[in-house]
Amino acid sequence: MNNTSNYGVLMMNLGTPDAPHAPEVRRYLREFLSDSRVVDLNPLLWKPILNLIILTIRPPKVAKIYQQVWMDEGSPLLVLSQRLKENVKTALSEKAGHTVPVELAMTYGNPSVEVAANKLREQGVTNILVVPMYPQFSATTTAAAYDRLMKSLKRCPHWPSLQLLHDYADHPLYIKALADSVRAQWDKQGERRHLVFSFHGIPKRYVTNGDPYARRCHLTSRLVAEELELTEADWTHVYQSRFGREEWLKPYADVTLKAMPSKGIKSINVISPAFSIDCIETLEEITIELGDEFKHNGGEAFDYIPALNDSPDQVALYLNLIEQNTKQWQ
Ligand SMILES: C=CC1=C(C)c2cc3[nH]c(cc4nc(cc5[nH]c(cc1n2)c(C)c5CCC(=O)O)C(CCC(=O)O)=C4C)c(C)c3C=C
Ligand SMILES: [Fe+2]
Ligand SMILES: [Fe+2]
Repeated sequence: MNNTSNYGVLMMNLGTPDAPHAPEVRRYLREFLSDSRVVDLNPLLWKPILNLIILTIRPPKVAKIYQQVWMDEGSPLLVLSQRLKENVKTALSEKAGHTVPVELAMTYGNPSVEVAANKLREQGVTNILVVPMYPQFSATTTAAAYDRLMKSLKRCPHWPSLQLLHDYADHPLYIKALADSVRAQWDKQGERRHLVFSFHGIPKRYVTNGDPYARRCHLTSRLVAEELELTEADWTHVYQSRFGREEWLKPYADVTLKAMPSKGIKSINVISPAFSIDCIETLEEITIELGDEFKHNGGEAFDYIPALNDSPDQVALYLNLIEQNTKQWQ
């Protein structure tokens, strides 16, 4: 790497409310759920449902959930994404021998793509690698991040050169990092347990229409299971976070976990590889909701294995992804 390289990195994650209160949650959900990549229903049908029902009922309920997991510095998704971004920037700059600009942007809410892209430009960046923080590509997340970036450049006269990272569902460092996090949990517990891979779901119809997400999720589960030398009986692949009435990807996490104790599986670990960063979905929906449901149905031991977050393994993975995808600029 030389000192004249003028590339920078834009890490993108989903976004989260600015505060754990109903007005901020409503603002966030309005922006998120108005994106046709996320909910593709006819706007004439969807807008009244969204405005009159969902944005009335959901924000106060969801705000209470955010309050349960909120950190001193803010929403876990934002705080932990920022920590990862800082660690990646430090590691990348140390290796390069000069500062490599790295910024974080959210598809919905703050920090906005405009603010992050301006910061990169102010640091002299003309070539940007965009790193969506989603290990498995989905049009609902990765493509939505790209859409948001393109929208921010709509009136920009001085376009940067762009490289868009697709996903890293089968990257060897990602698979090894996940497997090592399972091994660390087993060492801590003093026992190996049945391993549940729980992924954020999407409507089944999106996959039928060509979204590669389910295929990419299955690949991740299979490779981690292989790395851990698990037999078919040792692990289960499920989808959580169902929203709305239509069919989502199956098997559903809640249905599957409730039935496990009666089939003799009473001790489990849950890992959620679609989340690079812990958030409301892992810290509350999995750890609290699913954990309680499992135990109320005869489960005895339930422990969630944290996301890779800002761990050294995740930093090494992102460093490798960045180095592999910026070779043309060095
Ligand atoms: C309504 C449809 C939704 C689709 C499709 C969807 C896909 C999807 N989402 C993530 C990652 C995250 N989702 C998060 C929260 C969240 N997701 C939805 C809905 C859909 N997601 C809602 C309504 C919410 C908000 C919470 C709620 O009201 O229940 C989060 C956490 C955000 C946080 O602040 O902590 C993440 C991360 C993926 C990876 C994905 C498809 C691949
Ligand atoms: Fe989601
Ligand atoms: Fe959820």
